[in-house]
Amino acid sequence: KYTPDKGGKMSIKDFEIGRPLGKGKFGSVYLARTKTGFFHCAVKVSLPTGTLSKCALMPWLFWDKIFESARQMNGVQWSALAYADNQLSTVSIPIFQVLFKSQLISGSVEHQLEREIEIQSHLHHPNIIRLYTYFWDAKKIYLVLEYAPGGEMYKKLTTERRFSEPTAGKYMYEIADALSYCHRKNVIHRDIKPENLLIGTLGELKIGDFGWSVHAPSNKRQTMCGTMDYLPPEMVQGMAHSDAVDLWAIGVLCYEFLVGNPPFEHENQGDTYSAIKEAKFDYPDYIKKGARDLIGKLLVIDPKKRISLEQVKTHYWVEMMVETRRRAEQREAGGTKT
Ligand SMILES: CC(=O)NC[C@@H]1CCN(c2c(Cl)cnc3[nH]c(-c4cn(C)nc4C)nc23)C1
Repeated sequence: KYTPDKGGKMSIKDFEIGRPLGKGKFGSVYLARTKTGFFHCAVKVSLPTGTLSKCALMPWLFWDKIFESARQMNGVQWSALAYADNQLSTVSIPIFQVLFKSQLISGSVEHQLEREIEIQSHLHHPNIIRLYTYFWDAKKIYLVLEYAPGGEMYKKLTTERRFSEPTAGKYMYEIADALSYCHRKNVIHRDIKPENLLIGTLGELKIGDFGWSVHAPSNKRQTMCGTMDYLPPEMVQGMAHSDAVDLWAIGVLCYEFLVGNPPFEHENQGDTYSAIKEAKFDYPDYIKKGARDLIGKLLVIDPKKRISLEQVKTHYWVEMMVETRRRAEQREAGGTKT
């Protein structure tokens, strides 16, 4: 827990609330910025390629420490912004998820929130949105989260209809890396879908919402709200499930990234249900061999027969697409970046 030098508890009064960014699992999410010097979060990194990088929320660090760590990062120019309010606004900084305690009184949501805070606050990975801290007042609970300037993945997918193979392949590498980090900490996410993913400063995927994660193994029957599309056979049949549910989900995610809609989507839930149970789906003609091979090894009914996250990261199609993306980004950076 964080105690500012004035010895009080951090509170909403330490922040200025900016525009609403959307709805989180339990409440609304706002862009925010600190009012005073408590949070040294106004460090803007302008990388040689001129891309803005995210601002890290560094609680009560002193400027020289920030500069010191900056200087150690070779090849990166750091332009630390002074604290004058007028400058803070140019820096993307932490945001909140505001929760009303009244909404939490019903036990289950409260436990879910406690679990989310407990889990997400201990996960430190570049493809997972950081939960920096939280505090509460008489009526509300506030989560201070990392801000992802790239916005929400489902909006990008809706706008672009579907992603290119290099984009989808790179996202698959990133989410497999993030989930293998979670699984090593015995956390299964259980709700991987575009709506729960965000995009960081450098276009990287970030898992945004741990409202449904649990410590494995779990046979908690959760009242499902929202789409069934991402649920694996073992969950739709209410069986005990393991971290392999996240493997199935990234198979569905890869398909949706490349096609624009999930593989088991049907008019009525009954058809979706049986298609999932039988892992019955087909590919549009334009989906190539490499992608079919990866998806086919994840959308497997028997959870034990799905390939592992490490095998996803080293899959020949993923490796090929990550390399293609890297070369394209290098060409872009090399040329005159507009
Ligand atoms: C994945 C998830 O939890 N989504 C629901 C919440 C809505 C905004 N949330 C954000 C969270 Cl939790 C973190 N960073 C964000 N950045 C944005 C955003 C940026 N632009 C340009 N547009 C938006 C929107 N939103 C967030 C999370």
